[in-house]
Amino acid sequence: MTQSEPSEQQRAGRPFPVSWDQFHRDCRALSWRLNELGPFHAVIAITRGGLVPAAIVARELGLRVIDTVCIASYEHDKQGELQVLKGVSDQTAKLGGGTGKGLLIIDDLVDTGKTGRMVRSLLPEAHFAAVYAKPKGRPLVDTFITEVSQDTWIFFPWDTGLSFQPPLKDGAA
Ligand SMILES: O=P(O)(O)OC[C@H]1O[C@H](OP(=O)(O)OP(=O)(O)O)[C@H](O)[C@@H]1O
Ligand SMILES: O=c1[nH]c(=O)c2nc[nH]c2[nH]1
Ligand SMILES: [Mg+2]
Repeated sequence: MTQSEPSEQQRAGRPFPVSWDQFHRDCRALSWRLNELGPFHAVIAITRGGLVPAAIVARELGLRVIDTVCIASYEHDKQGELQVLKGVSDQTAKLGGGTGKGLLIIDDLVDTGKTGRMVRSLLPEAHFAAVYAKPKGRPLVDTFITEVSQDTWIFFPWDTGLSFQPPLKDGAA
C-alpha cells in the first residue's frame, strides 16, 4: 500500500484558529487601511474565501458593486492545478478600464501566492488586499493585516466549530 503525501495543512503544522469576532475585527482593520487608499469603483471577491471579507469591506467603504472571480485550487487542504471557473463581468471589467484600475480585489489570505498571481495576471492594475499573508504570498498583495509564518495553517471560522480541548497535562500541544 502506498502512503499518501502529507497535506499542505499537515506540512504547515502550526495551527492558527481565527474566531468570527477576530475575523470581523481584522476585516475592519483592513477596511480602515483601504479607506485611505480608495476610492474604489467595485469590490471583487476571490471565491470562496474572499466572500466574507469582501462583504465586510464593502459595507465599511459603502461599495455596492460587488463581483467575483471564482478560482478552485485547494481540495480541502491540498493544492492542485488552479482553475478559473468564472472571471469578472464585462460591466466590472469596463469600470476598471480593462486593466483593473480602481478595482479592489479581496481574498481571505495569500499563502504560496499562486491564486494572487493568477488574479493579478487578469487585472494587473487592480488593488489586491488580503486579511492574512504568509511570506511567499506577501509580495503579491498590496495591503494585508496580519502576517503569519509559512508553516502556519489558518483555520477560518466557517471551517471550524467549538470542540472539547484536552488539558495540557494530558498531552495537548
Ligand atoms: O496563495 P495560495 O497558495 O494560492 O492560497 C491562497 C488561496 O487558497 C485558499 O482558497 P482555496 O483555493 O482553498 O479555495 P476557497 O477559497 O474556495 O476555500 C484561500 O482562500 C486563497 O484563495
Ligand atoms: O483554510 C486555509 N488555511 C490556510 O492557511 C490556507 N492556505 C492555503 N489555503 C488555505 N486555507
Ligand atoms: Mg480562496
